[in-house]
Amino acid sequence: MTRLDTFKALTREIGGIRKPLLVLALFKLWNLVCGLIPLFLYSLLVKQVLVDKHLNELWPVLAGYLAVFLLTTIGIAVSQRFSNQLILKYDLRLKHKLLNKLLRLDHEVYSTYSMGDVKSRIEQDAAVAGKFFMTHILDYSYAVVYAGALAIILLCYDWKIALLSFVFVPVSLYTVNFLGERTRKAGEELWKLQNQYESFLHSNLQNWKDIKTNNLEEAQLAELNGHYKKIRPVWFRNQLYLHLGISYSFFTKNFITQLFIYFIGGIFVIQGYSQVGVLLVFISFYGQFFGFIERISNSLMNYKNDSVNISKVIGLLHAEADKRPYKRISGMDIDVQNLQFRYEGNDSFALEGISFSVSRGEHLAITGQSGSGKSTLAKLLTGQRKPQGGKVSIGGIDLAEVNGESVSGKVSIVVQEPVLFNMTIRENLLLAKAGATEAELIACCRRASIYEWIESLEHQLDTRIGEKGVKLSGGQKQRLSIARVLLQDRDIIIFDESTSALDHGNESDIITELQSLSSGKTMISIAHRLSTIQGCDKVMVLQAGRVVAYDTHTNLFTRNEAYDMLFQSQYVYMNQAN
Ligand SMILES: Nc1ncnc2c1ncn2[C@@H]1O[C@H](COP(=O)(O)OP(=O)(O)OP(=O)(O)O)[C@@H](O)[C@H]1O
Repeated sequence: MTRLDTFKALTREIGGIRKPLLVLALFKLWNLVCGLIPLFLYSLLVKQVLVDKHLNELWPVLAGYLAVFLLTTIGIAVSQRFSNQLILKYDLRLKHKLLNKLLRLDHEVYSTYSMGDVKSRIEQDAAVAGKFFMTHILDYSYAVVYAGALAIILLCYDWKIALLSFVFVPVSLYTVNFLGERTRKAGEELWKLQNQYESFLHSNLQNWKDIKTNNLEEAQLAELNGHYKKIRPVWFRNQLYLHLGISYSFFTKNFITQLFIYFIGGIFVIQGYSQVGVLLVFISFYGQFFGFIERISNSLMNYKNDSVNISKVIGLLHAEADKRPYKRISGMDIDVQNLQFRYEGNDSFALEGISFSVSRGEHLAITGQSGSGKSTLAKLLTGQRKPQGGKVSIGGIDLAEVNGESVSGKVSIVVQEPVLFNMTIRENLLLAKAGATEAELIACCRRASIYEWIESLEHQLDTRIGEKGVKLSGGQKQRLSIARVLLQDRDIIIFDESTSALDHGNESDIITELQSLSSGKTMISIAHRLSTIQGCDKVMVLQAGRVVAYDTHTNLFTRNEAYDMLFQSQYVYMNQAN
């Protein structure tokens, strides 16, 4: 992507940057003018004072230097403050935009990203893209304009030496561009490897406890070494090309061009085509000129390297959003017709020919052996996945035709391992309903059989629960997430193994509470436990992605052999317990 394309893409996505950039460009122009004046003062100093010995011109020259110094300092200080403010504002805006985009992505698009990929785009890549406007637009343009102004001055001073010395400019830029392309290619490879490493690190930190309990420390360290072994040579290659390019432009500036000027300039002076004073001033101007050519070269190198990260940010900003319309779903009946679903890359269907319906006030239980497709069905019912065949409708609206927010506004799901945040119990609950009153919070906690425990805590609802609710037991997490869903009060609630970690007593309290709810709602419980299922209106049994039984619990229990087998051991246990 060229600089201009990148500029257009970033400004299109994050507005309001063009005007402040223009102000900063004016400051740069100020600095440019302040930077050119000393060159004329220097030329006066050499020609008038040193060569022609007009000592009385020394004082105006010194006063001029002082004034330029003051003006430059003011210009730099003000523009620095302004640019720092702008960088911070832009950086935050970019991150906000990226996170907003990520959170609103379609489930299926999001599942194509790895954790390391997503993390890099929001952190490292966004930081690189954040400095794009300052370094790759303003600083670069400043160097180009300054170098152009100096080239004109050099031509005016001595066009013969100037034209000869300009030969080095395209040679230098071509070589740097060549090395820059190699830096970019190595950078692309490095980015992929670093993301794999980031994903590894993320899952390592997330599963810290399991790694220790299962004595996997050595295996994890070996994997870390594996990542380093892959990253190291690519990183060296990337840095080698980058620094080769930077060193090359430094070498060209400081040795080849200067020696050339001394050599050619010396010959010109000896032959009488030029004078010593003119040559001295020319060399000083030329030093500055090639200093800016060096800055342009370095910028070319760095842009090639940074373009890897910037393109990833732009890629995410342009990622396909869920373009389906938002529709308010008013009905509460679920209707599933001949559903077919296969995960990408899998040969067999996870769900095949599934048809059923659940009306308002009904509570359907879905059961079946592990891997039979229960959670996959829950994903389709909540619009997280789209079927390859058939359809899921709620209130007569096909979920494939509306966006994710239409469905999440209608359906809540409680999962086996709920997502809780490192905040207080109250704050976790308020995520479901921002303005909920104290009485509402307490009522929902009571219905989820967790209020008694909350009351026993020193800070009660204001107790912090640790990262991912680490200070809670599995059952407490499940009850808290049920309380949150009850507070959210959606019309349709799906419980996916959401009471699996509870003891019999707590589970039956919650189930009684849920049964009392079901008259005004549509509910689906996915469960292995007979105790969860037997109070539901109907039970659907899945086997290898197909419905093998669909009836009331009593009918199935007396007439269906497969169903009987599935629960025989639990039934014996429950009878004993009773
Ligand atoms: N993200 C995925 N990618 C590919 N295959 C998947 C994915 N998730 C599940 N599957 C496969 O789909 C099938 C159904 O899985 P699903 O999680 O729906 O089963 P389940 O009945 O909920 O199992 P369990 O009771 O163990 O939770 C399984 O064969 C599983 O391997």
